[in-house]
Amino acid sequence: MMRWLTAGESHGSGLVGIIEGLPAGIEITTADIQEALQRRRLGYGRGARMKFEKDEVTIIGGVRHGVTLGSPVAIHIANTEWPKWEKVMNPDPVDPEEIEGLARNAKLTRPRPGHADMAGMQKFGFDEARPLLERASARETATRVALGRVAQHFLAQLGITTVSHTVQMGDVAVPDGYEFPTADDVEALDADPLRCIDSQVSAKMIEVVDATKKAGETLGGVVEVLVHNAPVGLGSHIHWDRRLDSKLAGALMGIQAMKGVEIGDGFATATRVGSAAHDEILRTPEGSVTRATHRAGGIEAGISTGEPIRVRVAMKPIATVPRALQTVDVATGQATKAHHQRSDVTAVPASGVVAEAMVALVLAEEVLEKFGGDSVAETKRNMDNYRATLQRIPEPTEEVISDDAMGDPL
Ligand SMILES: Cc1cc2nc3c(=O)[nH]c(=O)nc-3n(C[C@H](O)[C@H](O)[C@H](O)COP(=O)(O)O)c2cc1C
Ligand SMILES: C=C(O[C@@H]1CC(C(=O)O)=C[C@@H](OP(=O)(O)O)[C@H]1O)C(=O)O
Repeated sequence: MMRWLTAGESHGSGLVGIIEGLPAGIEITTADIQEALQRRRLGYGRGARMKFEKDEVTIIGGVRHGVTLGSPVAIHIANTEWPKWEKVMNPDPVDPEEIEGLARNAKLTRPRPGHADMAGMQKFGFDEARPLLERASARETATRVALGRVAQHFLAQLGITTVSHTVQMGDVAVPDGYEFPTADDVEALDADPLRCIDSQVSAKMIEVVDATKKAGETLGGVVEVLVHNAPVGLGSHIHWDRRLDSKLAGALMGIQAMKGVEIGDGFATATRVGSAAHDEILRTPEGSVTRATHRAGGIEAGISTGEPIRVRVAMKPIATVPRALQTVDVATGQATKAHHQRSDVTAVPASGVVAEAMVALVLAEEVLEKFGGDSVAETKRNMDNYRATLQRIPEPTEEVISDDAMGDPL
């Protein structure tokens, strides 16, 4: 069993992630994780904080000389903004006089629609939003990306790769029919401000982000994650909570601001007739199975089919809208505008990197569930052996089989 946890507040001293149950032998360094975090900070439309704050990574345990030991991997990411927040967010009691009058200590009593402020205050019994937004903040996704990078390296050592890209920003979308990006496209995608495979669409997306910012508005969009070379047989139909699609949907919906998940063609398949919705099965000359199309997103009955796994997740617009929304001041009861200091206009490109990490974490867990292994070499041996012994489709026979043979039993 593989499991992982994160802790830490947005303006706390730092974030911590622990992943347990990964095998020994995964190649990973501090620089690798730093690089993964850098990818998450990029993307057109992010706010001021991304420019001045740095992610300072320390691997606390589980790795020696660039290789995992099989023990829990613990990663600390320091918030370099901490000195500014040290008093306001101190875990220990502070002298109230020390923080009195500090703007960042002001009580946030004007909850933002769309963030954790209102429901959180009511649920946890706080009289202002600070204690809620600190943990609801997507700053926490830095930890997921750090842990996800370890999972990605594990998968990559098994030949399984993940890639993400932006397919929609507001109402600007990449037209259907594009070639699925692969690991070879990651560098080019990361170099694009929108993480979009189509430079013309990317330019249009930039225009829409600029116009949105000018209007004091915020924007959502859709990102897609692809997994290449995953073996057939991850996940299972036998129970709802073993289905790969269910696990991926849960993991993606677990990212802040995500409001919808599609597996493969998702909602579009609901508008099609059956013959235009499924992926017809073909025999390759080598006797393995392939598909005529990729509509199902590489998953049938909760089981990976061996085709590329493709999932999408839709992000709502950022809740901290500069042209602030209507709310009530919970201290005075008066109708007012929600609090706003700074925020991202959109974080869709960064969310692709987070979604990729979540998918990698789910896939790593599924690989270990199926193939086990205390070392990467053992997992690989088990997986290679399974792949080699997968049922072959025999050479087509000359025998004529009537269609009736496929019908219902009499
Ligand atoms: C990468 C990323 C960056 C985000 N940046 C902001 C932001 O700057 N301001 C904001 O109000 N919400 C931002 N959000 C969204 C909030 O974290 C999210 O709306 C909030 O946690 C409420 O959760 P919910 O949207 O899932 O209901 C961001 C989300 C992600 C994934
Ligand atoms: C700090 C990060 O994202 C933050 C996520 C976030 C939110 O409400 O989710 C709000 C913003 O923080 P602040 O309110 O301090 O400006 C973002 O900058 C990050 O991704 O590292």
